[in-house]
Amino acid sequence: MTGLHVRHRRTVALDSVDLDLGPGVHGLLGPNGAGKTSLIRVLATVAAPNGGRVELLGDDVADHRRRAAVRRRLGYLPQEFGFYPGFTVREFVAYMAWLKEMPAAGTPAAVERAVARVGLADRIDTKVKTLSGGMVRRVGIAQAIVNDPQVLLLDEPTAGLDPEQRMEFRALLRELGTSSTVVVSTHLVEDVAAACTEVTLVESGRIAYRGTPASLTELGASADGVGDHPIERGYTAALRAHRASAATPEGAAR
Ligand SMILES: Nc1ncnc2c1ncn2[C@@H]1O[C@H](COP(=O)(O)OP(=O)(O)OP(=O)(O)O)[C@@H](O)[C@H]1O
Repeated sequence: MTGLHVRHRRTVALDSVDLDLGPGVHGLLGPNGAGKTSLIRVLATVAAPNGGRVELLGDDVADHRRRAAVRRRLGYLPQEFGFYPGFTVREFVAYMAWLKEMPAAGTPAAVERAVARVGLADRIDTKVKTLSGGMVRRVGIAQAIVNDPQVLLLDEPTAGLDPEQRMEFRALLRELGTSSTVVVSTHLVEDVAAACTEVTLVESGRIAYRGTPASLTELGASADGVGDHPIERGYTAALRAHRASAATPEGAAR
């Protein structure tokens, strides 16, 4: 994406963002209100930017025919998602597969595979409304991966997952990142250290830092960040450096 600009009424959520994301697992970090959800929603083609250009899988998503083709190859887990209360896990994931225009013949097997990958095979015929919050989140991940997407966008996927599930989910992310471009927004810096190949830190609608989890950890060791873990210290150090540079006249003009 180039020159991406997103506004919500008078609030600037993203300000001239340029970002190029290739295969791998990209962790999107940043404080509350930084612009992470706004960025993911534009990438998921559920929100149109106010300015700039977004190309996904080689297609400009401003063109509605291209957008429809791209959507079949996308997986998206929104921060909050709705479901019909009477649906079982199988029915819900199959319904999402149908919305993504997956070939009907392959859908039942794809649904079972996606549900198994999130560890819910034994709950596949349970009604979604009777599941715990963490399990509903896993159903959300299952619907996002049911079409084996080439671009997978996950907005806070680990919120509500128990520690064991989070570890299993990290393994799933690493596996998915070998063949797809995965973008994960999270507040859990440890998830980024464990599962991501790259980190993008967003602050006040701008990119504050890009690098690998290892480079962010190194920054934490050499700079004056606060935090219990080296990567958390890197996160706070990168944020502070960005805020200090934005406070200079040259930084404010960028
Ligand atoms: N629908 C909306 N109407 C008005 N302002 C909005 C709306 N959605 C987002 N914003 C504002 O846009 C900015 C970016 O919000 P966004 O949700 O993208 O941040 P975020 O990084 O995902 O935050 P969080 O970590 O809290 O989920 C914030 O200032 C937010 O208040």
